[in-house]
This record gives sequence, structure tokens and C-alpha cells, in this order.
Amino acid sequence: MDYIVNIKNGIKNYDNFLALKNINLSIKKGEFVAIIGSSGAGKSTLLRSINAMNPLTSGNMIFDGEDISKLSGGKLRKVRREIGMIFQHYNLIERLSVMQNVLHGRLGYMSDFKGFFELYSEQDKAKAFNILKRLGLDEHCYKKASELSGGQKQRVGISRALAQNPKLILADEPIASLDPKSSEIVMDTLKNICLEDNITCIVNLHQVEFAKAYATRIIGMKKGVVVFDDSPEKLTEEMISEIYGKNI
Ligand SMILES: Nc1ncnc2c1ncn2[C@@H]1O[C@H](COP(=O)(O)OP(=O)(O)OP(=O)(O)O)[C@@H](O)[C@H]1O
Repeated sequence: MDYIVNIKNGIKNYDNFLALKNINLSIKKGEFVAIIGSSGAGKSTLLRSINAMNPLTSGNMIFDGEDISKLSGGKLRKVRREIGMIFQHYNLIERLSVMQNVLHGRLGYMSDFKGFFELYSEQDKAKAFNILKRLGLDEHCYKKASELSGGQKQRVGISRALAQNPKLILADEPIASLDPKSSEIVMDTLKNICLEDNITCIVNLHQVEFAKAYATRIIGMKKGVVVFDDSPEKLTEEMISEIYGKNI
């Protein structure tokens, strides 16, 4: 089986608090996985452990066949450039143009010197422009990121992730700050590019209905444990109550 992520006995401790309790998960290439669960269940911790932004305390994190648990420096940087990240609050540099923000997705492929002075190649610029065109943002290309709506900013976030040529996209609550219509546009965009480019996606979602509508697989977390892992059709009302407890 062709897996992009394998987590073996994944444990995360914050001081004395056990946020992830012995996680064992395998994600196949091409899956579109939604992680759901109450606030504090460990969704962000799990997602951010995958690219070692917030590394596991113990256990193995295998990305595309390579155990990245012990990697650091240049080797980790090389792995990370293949993992795009999308954030709830977009993480754009607001005073910079849309184009410059998307070009930041190319930094992992540049030398420190070229990266520091942002000396992008013509090829990188053409790539960034083509991505923006594909996502219907080309007319905003030279605007400052601050001038865009939330939904547009998130599509710039997706564009920046795409500029990395990612094998995997991790999206941490990508629609939590958006209205329902913009949420739909952002989720449609994310789902379509992942399907078209054969990118695996793992997305944390608060909204169960979006998880059911878009995911090929849903993982339910509760108190640092995976309590549900199956197809969206199998997610019954009883199971939703079990995952969210009294919080729903
Ligand atoms: N840096 C940290 N230091 C200490 N505890 C933390 C830290 N980050 C998270 N936690 C704790 O770990 C648990 C899991 O947090 P996490 O952010 O992963 O949950 P979540 O399911 O993503 O929640 P939310 O939906 O609110 O973002 C929570 O109890 C949280 O308080």
C-alpha cells in the first residue's frame, strides 16, 4: 500500500499534559482526510506533528517512506517543502502583494542567499502567476494581501501551498474564520486542486457537515485519542455525540 503518512505510537506531551496518546495512523496517497473533534481534542497538535512544526515527544512520524522523527536542519527543511500548510488566519504578510505571498512558497527550493534577498527566478514568477490564474486570483496579483476578503486570502494561502509542489497539504481550520459561502468556495478549491494534482490533504474542521461533504475519510478525536476512523457514511449521529460529548 502506498502511504504518505505513517504515525507509529505517536505521543505528545506538553509539560505534564498528554495531548496525543499513542496515535497509530496511516494515510494513503490521494486521500482527503478530515479530522474532527471538540476544542482541545488534539487536532492541531496532531496536524502540526506531521511536518514536525510541533514534533512528537515519542513515536515515529514517517512521511513518504522516510522517518522524519529524528531529522533536523537542511534534511527537515527538504521534507517540509513537500508539505504545504494552510492556516485559519491565512498567515499572509498583509503589506506584501498577493504575488509575493505566493512566491514565498518557493523559498524552500532556494539557497539561503537567494531566499534572503527574495531573488526569485522567472520560472518561479511564471509558476506563481499560473497558480493565481488557475485559482481565479490573477486580477488581484499585484494588490496587497490586506486588500482581499477572507475567502480570497485563504485562496492565496492555498496558492502559496501549491507553489511548494506539495505531496501533502495540511490545513488547520481553513474555514473557521469564513462565512458559509466563502467556506464552500475555499473547500471546493482545496478539494479540486488536490484531486487534479493528486495531492493528499489532511484538514482539521470544526464543522461536521463540511467534513461529511468533502472528506473521503473522517478521523474523530477525543482527549488525544482517535475514537473514529472511517468513511463519512459511517459517521452516525450517535458517533458524532460520542466524539463531541456534551459539547455539541
Ligand atoms: N503549547 C502548549 N502547551 C501546553 N498545552 C498545550 C499547548 N498546545 C496545546 N496544548 C493543549 O493540548 C490540548 C490539545 O490542543 P490542540 O490545540 O491540539 O487541540 P484542538 O483539538 O486543535 O483544539 P481547537 O479545536 O480548539 O484548536 C489542549 O488541552 C491544549 O490546551
